[in-house]
Amino acid sequence: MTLLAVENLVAGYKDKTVLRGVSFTVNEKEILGILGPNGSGKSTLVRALTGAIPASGKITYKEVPMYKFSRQKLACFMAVVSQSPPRPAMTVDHYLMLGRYPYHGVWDFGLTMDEKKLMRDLSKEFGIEYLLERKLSELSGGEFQLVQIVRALVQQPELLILDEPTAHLDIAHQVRILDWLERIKQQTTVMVVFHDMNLASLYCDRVMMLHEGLVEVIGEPAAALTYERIERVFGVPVVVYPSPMEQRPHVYLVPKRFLQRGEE
Ligand SMILES: Nc1ncnc2c1ncn2[C@@H]1O[C@H](COP(=O)(O)OP(=O)(O)OP(=O)(O)O)[C@@H](O)[C@H]1O
Repeated sequence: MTLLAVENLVAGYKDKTVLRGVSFTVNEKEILGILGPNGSGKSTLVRALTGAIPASGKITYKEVPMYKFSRQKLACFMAVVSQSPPRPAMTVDHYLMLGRYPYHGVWDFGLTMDEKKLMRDLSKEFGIEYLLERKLSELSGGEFQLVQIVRALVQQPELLILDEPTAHLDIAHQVRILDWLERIKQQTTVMVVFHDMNLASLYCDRVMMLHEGLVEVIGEPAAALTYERIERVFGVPVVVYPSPMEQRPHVYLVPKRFLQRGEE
């Protein structure tokens, strides 16, 4: 079933249109990877979907136009981990508590026992318990990234949108996060921006590649991640082989020294 449907989305900034008519759907219980070169519009898409920048076109959630949801209602079903968000002057545990804010009124912000347990369990699962009393300003890039992901999961959204969630993480944390996303996708549909096509290939049910503000392709990794398409969109030579893991495509870069004269 379609959870989110986007039709002819046009969005950008004051004097620059970035997304030039983007249409796609996100299906329930899938991990949809968003790929594309620098500047192709991936973060702009995340911003447009969350209402952070104005956009034209049609976005519906379970067939209801997005504009009909208040920000608080929206936050009950959608959580976002954006790239380099501000770090408010607060401790990690208070920041995590904000994840429950949409479920409480401004005047009622005591967490229930279940909510406290959820926070504790997720902090333990992602190995950030030792950070709970630290200030956000004192965390490393990777630690802050983990904290943001845990805060989004504390929100218990139906749709989780992550903009390069693994960018600052070592491989152990990358795998831990992505395995977790795979585990929760029955309850939480995931849309995630990747730079690493191989991670996207390994973990995504479908990938969507953006190119110059348009959808180049959307489909299963094996169909979407062909060497011809990657070479055309990214402008670099690559070799794509099925990996031993479920034959998913694995993209190898080809350093210049391997190219024959005339192929450069
Ligand atoms: N706040 C802004 N004001 C003006 N232009 C912007 C702003 N943010 C991004 N852009 C421009 O919009 C275009 C798309 O940027 P966007 O951040 O969406 O790309 P991206 O695909 O996420 O890139 P990257 O892979 O580098 O993160 C770029 O040309 C960028 O310079």
